[in-house]
Amino acid sequence: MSIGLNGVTRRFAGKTAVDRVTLDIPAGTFFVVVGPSGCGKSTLLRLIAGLERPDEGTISLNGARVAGPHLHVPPEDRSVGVVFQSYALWPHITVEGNVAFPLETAGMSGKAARLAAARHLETVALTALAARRPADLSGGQRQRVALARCLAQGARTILMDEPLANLDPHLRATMEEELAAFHRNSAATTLYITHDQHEAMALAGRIAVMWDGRILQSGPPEEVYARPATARVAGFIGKGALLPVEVLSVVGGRARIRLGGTAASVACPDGTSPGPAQLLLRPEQVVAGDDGIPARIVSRTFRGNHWDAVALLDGVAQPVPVSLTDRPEPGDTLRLNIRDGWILPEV
Ligand SMILES: Nc1ncnc2c1ncn2[C@@H]1O[C@H](COP(=O)(O)OP(=O)(O)OP(=O)(O)O)[C@@H](O)[C@H]1O
Repeated sequence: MSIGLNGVTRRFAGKTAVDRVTLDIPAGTFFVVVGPSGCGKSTLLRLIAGLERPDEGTISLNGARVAGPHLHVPPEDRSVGVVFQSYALWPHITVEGNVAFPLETAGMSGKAARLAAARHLETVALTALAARRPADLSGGQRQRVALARCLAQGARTILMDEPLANLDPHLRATMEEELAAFHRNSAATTLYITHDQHEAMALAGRIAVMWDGRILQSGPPEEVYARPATARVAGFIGKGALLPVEVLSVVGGRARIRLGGTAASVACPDGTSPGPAQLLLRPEQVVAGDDGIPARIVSRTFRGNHWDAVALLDGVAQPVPVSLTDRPEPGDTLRLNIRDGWILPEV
């Protein structure tokens, strides 16, 4: 089921929580909205679920309008399932009962509801635990029961509000894989909100960066990472340094730039012209070599298969993050080459 938002705004007592948001989420997409605490993510989700009404704008599900001026389709008529941080399971009935119960209350016979519940529990790989009670499950398993219940309720769209926030880091990584597999199996359109950029990149088919009620940029995660539209997006997604540079010339989507005492070739958006600009350098775009810009290591952290280091390049005031394979020591000098980079569209 596709989700369409057009100019959606929601205000609370003078605070604009969601500010003219327009989004087009095709059916079957795993769409992640990422942004800092308080930027309006939960409100956006609640608007789509029907738990809030927009002050302005319209919301459509599968092309049919569900919210707009003088229109509010109630949550239970939207075929939208919501998975919150807290799982909202019934503690006194079994896993199977939790999934079957909504079907029975919707009029299905007990036997048919149990059969359907078994099918959905298989989708989330919980068949073996069907007879347990929620209290005897891990956080991740409870999360999966909540997902199975969404499926049982016929949700073709699933909204998830920071569902992994309460889990320990190891379980989070496992759950990320499971959520991806679940999405492949169910093909339900999924809107997932998180403040965690790593989680967002790991899960998203498409990603939207939200800030202060607005969507700053949306697109495939690779694109948002490699070609951020603004300094704010560049700073929120991934690591990197933003450096003032001089664009010397532009040919075929590449800019020749001067940084410190050397020149380099980097990617740039259409419309880039010679003059002052801002360069985004990701750690993997700066590599150690026999030649290149003289640099000095300021600090480093071991990451298992590489070192995250911070280096000062000759003639460049700002420190630059670098990814190194050999152990660097603070104070070491080396030479660094700029392999690539991205000129920001705005100055
Ligand atoms: N019912 C409400 N009444 C008043 N203000 C609200 C209400 N709901 C949200 N807000 C405000 O709207 C803004 C956005 O809140 P929202 O919960 O959507 O953000 P969020 O990005 O989901 O944050 P978090 O990640 O911390 O949950 C915040 O400033 C919040 O205080």
